[in-house]
Amino acid sequence: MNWRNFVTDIGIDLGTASVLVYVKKRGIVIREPSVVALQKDSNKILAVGEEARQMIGRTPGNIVAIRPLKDGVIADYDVTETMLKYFIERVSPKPRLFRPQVVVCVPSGVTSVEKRAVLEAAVQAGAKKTILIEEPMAAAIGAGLNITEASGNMVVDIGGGTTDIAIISLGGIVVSESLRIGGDKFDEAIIRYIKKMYNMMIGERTAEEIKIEIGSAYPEGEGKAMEIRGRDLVTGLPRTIKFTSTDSFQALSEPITAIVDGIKSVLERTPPELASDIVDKGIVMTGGGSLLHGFTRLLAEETGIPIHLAEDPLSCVALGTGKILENESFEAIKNNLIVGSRSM
Ligand SMILES: Nc1ncnc2c1ncn2[C@@H]1O[C@H](COP(=O)(O)OP(=O)(O)OP(=O)(O)O)[C@@H](O)[C@H]1O
Repeated sequence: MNWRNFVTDIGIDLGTASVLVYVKKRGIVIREPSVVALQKDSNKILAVGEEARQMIGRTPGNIVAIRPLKDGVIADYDVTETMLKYFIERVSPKPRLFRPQVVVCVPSGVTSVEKRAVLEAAVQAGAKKTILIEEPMAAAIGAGLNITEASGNMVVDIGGGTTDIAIISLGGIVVSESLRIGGDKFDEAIIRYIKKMYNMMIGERTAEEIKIEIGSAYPEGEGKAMEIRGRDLVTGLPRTIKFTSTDSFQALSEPITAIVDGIKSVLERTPPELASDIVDKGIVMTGGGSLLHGFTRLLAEETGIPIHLAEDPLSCVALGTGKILENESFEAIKNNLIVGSRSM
């Protein structure tokens, strides 16, 4: 058998909330939460991905469930490396022997130190050559935008940790902004609101469930409601309350307003010719946060520009890395990529 059959080129959306792995010629093969569960004293890995996520907030004293990325960047380098290694090994069983080429995404605002940390983690995890691509560029490619033409495209990628906003033309980012606000901040805002208004403490996972089930970025006429359970801060006992989408709209208003302001600020800095293209073509939204109910409607009203939700917002970044691996978009954007290899 040809040894080349063992070499697997991989695209990774190394997200704050989830990791998606794209394998050349096979498509997206892994979609798991970015969580690692470790034994505290020995640092032994107990679980990665969904199994580890189930443990968040439920671990006994000697086990910790860690989300190694925060606000879109590496917060715990060693755990990120371990997680990358785990995912690379799952799709490329012998990465140290048949070193894969890996394309990884980073938010557009990350510093060179943060970029180096991602490059180094991928190399340590077994990659032969690592290519970094900025997240909004990958999201735009994955959403099917023709970024190579001399015309403005605007993409807003709302992930778990960051919101990346970019105007792209001729294969390059013309104006961009990366806000450290995303789905995680929405969850935190819900936790804070319930604490303040209901004197009740809820966990991260409950907050995320509320956001997905009844969260709203737009004031609702007839709201949805759900029963939620938490711990009463006065009595210390478990308690159930009814929470409505109107509550959630109020809870979420601060992070949502910050994202809307970020989008307006990018539009204000956009050269007029490109701005006119965007008025015609609209803004494309990607990332899990863009699925928040009412977000596209709110943005359309606030900006006066048509808003299009990508076909599969949660997969766009990974699909973009895939298109680069398949060489479809590589030539057009190669000057915007950062390449690292084992010799660095
Ligand atoms: N239907 C939904 N409504 C609202 N939010 C959602 C929905 N589905 C997923 N999310 C949120 O989307 C976020 C994850 O999105 P995504 O997977 O695009 O982020 P990521 O790539 O992991 O993060 P980042 O790009 O910031 O590193 C989470 O906060 C999740 O709660």
